[in-house]
Amino acid sequence: MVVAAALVDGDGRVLVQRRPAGKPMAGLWEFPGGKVEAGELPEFALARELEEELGISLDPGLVKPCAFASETLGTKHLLLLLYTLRNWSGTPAARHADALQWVYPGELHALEMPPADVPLIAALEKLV
Ligand SMILES: Nc1nc2c([nH]c(=O)n2[C@@H]2O[C@H](COP(=O)(O)OP(=O)(O)OP(=O)(O)O)[C@@H](O)[C@H]2O)c(=O)[nH]1
Repeated sequence: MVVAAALVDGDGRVLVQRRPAGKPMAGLWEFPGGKVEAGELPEFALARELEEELGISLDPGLVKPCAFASETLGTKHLLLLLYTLRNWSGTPAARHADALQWVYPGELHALEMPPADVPLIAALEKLV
């Protein structure tokens, strides 16, 4: 199970990051996040991942469920839970990704993203 967040800024743009060389799906744009560890609540896993990947802090109670994807990837099955987040502390910085960008949800269609993310774009367009 993977949790990810669309950080939403005051203009209604969302943050995406580019997976670095050496990782599976390198070069694709994704929402910051990562795997939920055993015994961890999803919202707390998301707060941990966003601190590690972007250097921001957040209240896990303030993330809002947005959409999910369920997708088989080779021998594994991915359950991807996407949340939105509008309040956090700190300025996001790319600590794991090789680039960050803020885009309007409609602009996500033009980016190369992992297959599980593509159906989530429409949900974001409605919510943001
Ligand atoms: N964070 C994130 N992962 C995604 C997205 N879409 C998607 O298919 N994934 C997949 O979900 C998995 C997340 O793994 P990850 O490698 O980013 O997570 P992690 O930081 O916990 O892993 P690691 O410590 O093993 O490197 C990968 O297989 C990744 O390709 C997305 O939008 N955001």
